[in-house]
Amino acid sequence: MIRVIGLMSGTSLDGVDAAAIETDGVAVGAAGPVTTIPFPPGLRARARAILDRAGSLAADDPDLLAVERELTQLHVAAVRALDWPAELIGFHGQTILHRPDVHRSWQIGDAGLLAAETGVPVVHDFRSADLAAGGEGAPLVPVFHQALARGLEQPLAVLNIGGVANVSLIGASGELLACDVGPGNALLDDWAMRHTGLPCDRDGAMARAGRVDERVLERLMDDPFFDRPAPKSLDRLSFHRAMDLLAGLSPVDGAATLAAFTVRAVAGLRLPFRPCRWLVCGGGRHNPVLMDGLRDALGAVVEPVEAVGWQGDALEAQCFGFLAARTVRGLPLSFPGTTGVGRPVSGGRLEWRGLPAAAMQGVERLRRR
Ligand SMILES: Nc1ncnc2c1ncn2[C@@H]1O[C@H](COP(=O)(O)OP(=O)(O)OP(=O)(O)O)[C@@H](O)[C@H]1O
Ligand SMILES: CC(=O)N[C@H]1[C@@H]2OC[C@@H](O2)[C@@H](O)[C@@H]1O[C@H](C)C(=O)O
Repeated sequence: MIRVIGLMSGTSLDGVDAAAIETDGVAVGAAGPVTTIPFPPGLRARARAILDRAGSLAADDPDLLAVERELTQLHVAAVRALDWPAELIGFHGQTILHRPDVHRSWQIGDAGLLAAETGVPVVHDFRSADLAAGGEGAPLVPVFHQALARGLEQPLAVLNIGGVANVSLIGASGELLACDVGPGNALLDDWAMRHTGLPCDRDGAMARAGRVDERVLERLMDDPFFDRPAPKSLDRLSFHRAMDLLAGLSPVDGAATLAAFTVRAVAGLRLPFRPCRWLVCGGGRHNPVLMDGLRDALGAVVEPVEAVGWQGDALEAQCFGFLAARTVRGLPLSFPGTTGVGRPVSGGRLEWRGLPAAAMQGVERLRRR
């Protein structure tokens, strides 16, 4: 095993998560420290503006390059804050565009700068190889969920409720199926920001005070994404136009309806087998309206991943540490059942230009395995 730091800044644009783990890309060893460096409000707004116009942005757009540099420095700060002797870094970057229909997924972040500033080799660009091979480019986390779930009773579902929600289904005979599910917290966050100026509906307070508008909910669910078979993936802005359907609802009823939308998208999944339990990670597990709604709608055991000793806020960051180790070993990151790619494919690129040979010792050890 080697010591890897994983870095993830998700679609919620709330901060950079950093997590240390020991792994060889197959087994998951001891977890090290974790931290989150919140986006300064100015950066969050500028990153959001970039995301909103990513479809028409040139790669050398000055605003884009400035945001990319600032974001990378935030990742450097996150690595330094862990104060942990990493031998490898897995750097997801910030997704600003995800268009699998045109084989494109764009993560910004300067891996060369991160490697130079930290003195540690960096794996980045995790999604391109899958997209080039015909996959959705997401989700990539299922193989990590499966590695973590070794020894737990299966079949099992691991549901991530981040900005976007995604699920991994781990079968009792080693099957691994996955897809993006629906809106997660992103729409709720936008609604809360619009009506309260706060970044989220903390603890579901608004949603709990409101009533679900069934008519609007039905129209929200009337999106072709839900009829598509898995594997499939989403962009943060995928359901953005759906927000128009909420015009006329009070702030609390809108929040209740959006929370119900997230739940209904999960409950509407057509699953090939019934999981014995649902383990939930991502920020949405802190929202009791979502968790209670899932329990009611699924009629199943729904628990935060802490129930089995996992760290729900660090899981995606740990995942990109794990995937970085797989990249070094040339092991697959994605599979036909997870991204729809035709065959298992590896991915990620290693950046270590300018680093001394000694910095590559951990990577070389892993390669020899
Ligand atoms: N106490 C809470 N009450 C309600 N919502 C919460 C709470 N804590 C976190 N959240 C929600 O979780 C979100 C952050 O989740 P998370 O960090 O998993 O997202 P992400 O990693 O950016 O997303 P993704 O997995 O899509 O990349 C916040 O934007 C907020 O909506
Ligand atoms: C393109 C992109 O960044 N997608 C994210 C996003 O956030 C959740 C969901 O949408 C998932 O598809 C993915 O992240 C996780 C880590 C994944 O690839 O598994």
